[in-house]
Amino acid sequence: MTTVRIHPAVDNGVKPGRPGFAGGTLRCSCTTDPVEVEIATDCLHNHVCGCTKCWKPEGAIFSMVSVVPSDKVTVTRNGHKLKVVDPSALIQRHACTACGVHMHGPVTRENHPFTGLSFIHTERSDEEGWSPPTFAAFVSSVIEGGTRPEAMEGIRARLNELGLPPYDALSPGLMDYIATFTARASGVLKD
Ligand SMILES: N[C@@H](CCC(=O)N[C@@H](CS)C(=O)NCC(=O)O)C(=O)O
Ligand SMILES: [Zn+2]
Ligand SMILES: [Zn+2]
Repeated sequence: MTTVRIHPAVDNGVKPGRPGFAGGTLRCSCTTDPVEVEIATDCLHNHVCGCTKCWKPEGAIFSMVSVVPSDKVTVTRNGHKLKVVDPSALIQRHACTACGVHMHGPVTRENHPFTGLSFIHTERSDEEGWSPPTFAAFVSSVIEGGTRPEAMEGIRARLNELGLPPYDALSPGLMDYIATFTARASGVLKD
């Protein structure tokens, strides 16, 4: 049986991060005038995502996507090539109009638990030491991207084997964080 391929960054095992890692430069895949984005910090949490909206390298079923505070993100080269994929989406995914790679995705919506955070793909950087993915989000969504439903059992088994517990939304910790924000906003939770 062939091994299920998830994403090139994890298919040979999830590499540990480097303590004290302080960020790096993301580069799109254009051979001329690549877009560059400097990230002045390690990512806060990294995961693989099966949704249809997150950018994936050729052949990958999952995206690898992480978040950083937006004030640590600076577009340093060829920012004129960037365009927001879907201005109505929560994550304002800025993609290179020439090669399609998503370079950064800030959340700017008012009163949202993720406001002030930006989604990035650390694999676009040559630096090693980024915090590794720790779970798999929106796993069932890979079916919407064209994966056969019969493949799901094998995909979930492989994710568990890699130490990336599969969830069909975000991880329980992040879902609790979002619900806590919502409960405070509505006044149900008072502290
Ligand atoms: N089943 C949908 C799920 C899309 C979705 O909700 N994606 C999550 C994970 S990235 C999200 O937070 N999306 C917000 C956005 O796309 O702005 C799909 O695959 O398109
Ligand atoms: Zn490009
Ligand atoms: Zn996603």
